[in-house]
Amino acid sequence: MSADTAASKKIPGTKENKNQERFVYQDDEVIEKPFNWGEFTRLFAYMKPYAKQLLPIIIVMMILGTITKLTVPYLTSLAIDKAIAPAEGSPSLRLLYWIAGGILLLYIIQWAAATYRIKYTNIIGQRVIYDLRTDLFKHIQKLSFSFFDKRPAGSVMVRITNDINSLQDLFTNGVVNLMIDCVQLVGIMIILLFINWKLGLAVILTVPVMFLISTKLRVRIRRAWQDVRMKNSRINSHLNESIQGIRVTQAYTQEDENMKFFDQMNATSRKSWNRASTMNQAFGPLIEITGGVGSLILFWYGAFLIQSGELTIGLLVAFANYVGNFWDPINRLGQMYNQLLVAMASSERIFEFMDEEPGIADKPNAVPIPSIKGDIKFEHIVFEYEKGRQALKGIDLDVKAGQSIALVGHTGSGKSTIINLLSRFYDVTDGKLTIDGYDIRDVTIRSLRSQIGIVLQDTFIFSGTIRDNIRFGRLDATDEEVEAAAKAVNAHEFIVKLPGGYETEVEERGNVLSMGQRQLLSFARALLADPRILILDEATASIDTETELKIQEALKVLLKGRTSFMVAHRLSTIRNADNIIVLDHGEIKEQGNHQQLIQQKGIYNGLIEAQFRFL
Ligand SMILES: Nc1ncnc2c1ncn2[C@@H]1O[C@H](COP(=O)(O)OP(=O)(O)OP(=O)(O)O)[C@@H](O)[C@H]1O
Repeated sequence: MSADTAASKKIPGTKENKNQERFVYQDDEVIEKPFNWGEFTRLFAYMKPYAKQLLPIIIVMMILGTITKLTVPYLTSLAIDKAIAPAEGSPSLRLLYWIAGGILLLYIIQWAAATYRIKYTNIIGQRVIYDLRTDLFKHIQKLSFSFFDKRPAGSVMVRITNDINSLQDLFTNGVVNLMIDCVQLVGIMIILLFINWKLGLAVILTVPVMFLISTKLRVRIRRAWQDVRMKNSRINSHLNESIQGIRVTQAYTQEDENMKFFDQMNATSRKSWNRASTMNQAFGPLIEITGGVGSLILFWYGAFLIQSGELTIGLLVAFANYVGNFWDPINRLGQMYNQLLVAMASSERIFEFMDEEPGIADKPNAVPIPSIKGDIKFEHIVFEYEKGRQALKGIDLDVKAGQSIALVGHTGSGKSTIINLLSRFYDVTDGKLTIDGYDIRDVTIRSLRSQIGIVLQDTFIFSGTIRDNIRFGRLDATDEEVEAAAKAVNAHEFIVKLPGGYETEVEERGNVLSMGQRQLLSFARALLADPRILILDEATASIDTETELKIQEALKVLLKGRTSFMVAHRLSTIRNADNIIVLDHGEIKEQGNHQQLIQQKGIYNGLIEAQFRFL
């Protein structure tokens, strides 16, 4: 059977289907939700700190702008009825000049008011966006590992970038335009009724029809935009994953498969956008048609009123002008409503993250742990990442200050889990973990983590200089201290050979550095922090003997005088450990030093023999 037929029939287990499964993303949001007033007020509360200071100026400018705008048609009617074609007497050019001058002045005032209004609304808008972005980022930084376990990095990024940006327009233009439009609408209605209440009423009666149309459409439009956002979020997640995994994709020549999947997502996003946009487009013309009907009523009934002597031509022109200014705000209010719906969809997603409680947080009565000595006790610790699946099944371990512990065992046996619990990236499901007698759940996270140094398998290098990356261990370290740390772990030698030495710029994830170099750099970072407890998830990468030796020497320096936990893969590292813990399916099966365990001829001996077999 050809691949095509297999794919089209969707036979489980085919290459095509396997790939599809690889890219299944969780739906990132709930589409159907009622308009949430609570969230709406919460969003607008962000304006509060600036509203008191800036809103009065904006409102004054807005009222000034509206008054001047609404006075122009009235002056025009005066020009027609009093200066150009007066009912009694002869036309007055002088009066016409005065009126024209007045209109010019009004336009200048209107322009000045608009300039200041826009300036101040921009200030409010930008500050609100700044605060929202800061709050969200601050909160996301606090969230625990379990939160990130469940979400693709792309979808987290989308909320900080796209969702916040989509609120930008609402705060910079939307809110104030909404106020202006409302004021203008009410103002025009009053003027229309004042000029001629019968004609005014006839025109105003079309307004409910317009709102009816907009309410009918609004639910569908809202859903359509939410759908667009969801599809975009999926694309971003996939994009993020694809870029991060580009090397693997290319190595396995999966570009075409990946492209096919991306294409599908892209097409769905395009369709979804088209649907939403078509609905949006339909909104404007519908309003215009209703507006047209309104104008018909105006001229038909207006002409009738002129004939019966109840209205002058000038006032009908003014009326037509006002009515022209009437549909605009209604139309904009419709658009504004859409903008609001999009913004609400974004704010729903933003607040969903902000309301996410950090799984790991300080207890209300948490105390800072005093300077750590390094005695660590695991008391019958059970841990589940997911309910019902025990990754650790009752670990008891007593570690004395200064001891070095090597964790060994098959893949998935629970080694990384132990070190994750020690740094309190997760809380134990059952049992107790104490450091110097303190249950780590009772102390502040900051005081705990600041005394624990962690070198993870994925030695993350941030974009910046080599010096910055080492200094990440302790931000107030001097240049000399940074270099001393690098020298102590044998990193200095390769750093000075780099084109810019310590000032060499490394990119995100440190792709310009080799695995061994990255590891030495992270050792220097950990040494600079001078932690009492050191956790090391050793990289399994095979490196040359020279680097291996360098790493061993670096480790000796690093471990000296500290309690250390190492997920160890290299025999040399394991052999020197004070206590080797052999894990199997989340349980400690053997422990002791290298000699003792070899003599036991158990799992450890098997692991070591297996390693030798490969040499
Ligand atoms: N974030 C996670 N969510 C759910 N389950 C997890 C998570 N991390 C690990 N596990 C599961 O917990 C068990 C122990 O994993 P752990 O990472 O501690 O193993 P390990 O001994 O460090 O393996 P390796 O040597 O491959 O790194 C495994 O069954 C694994 O599938």
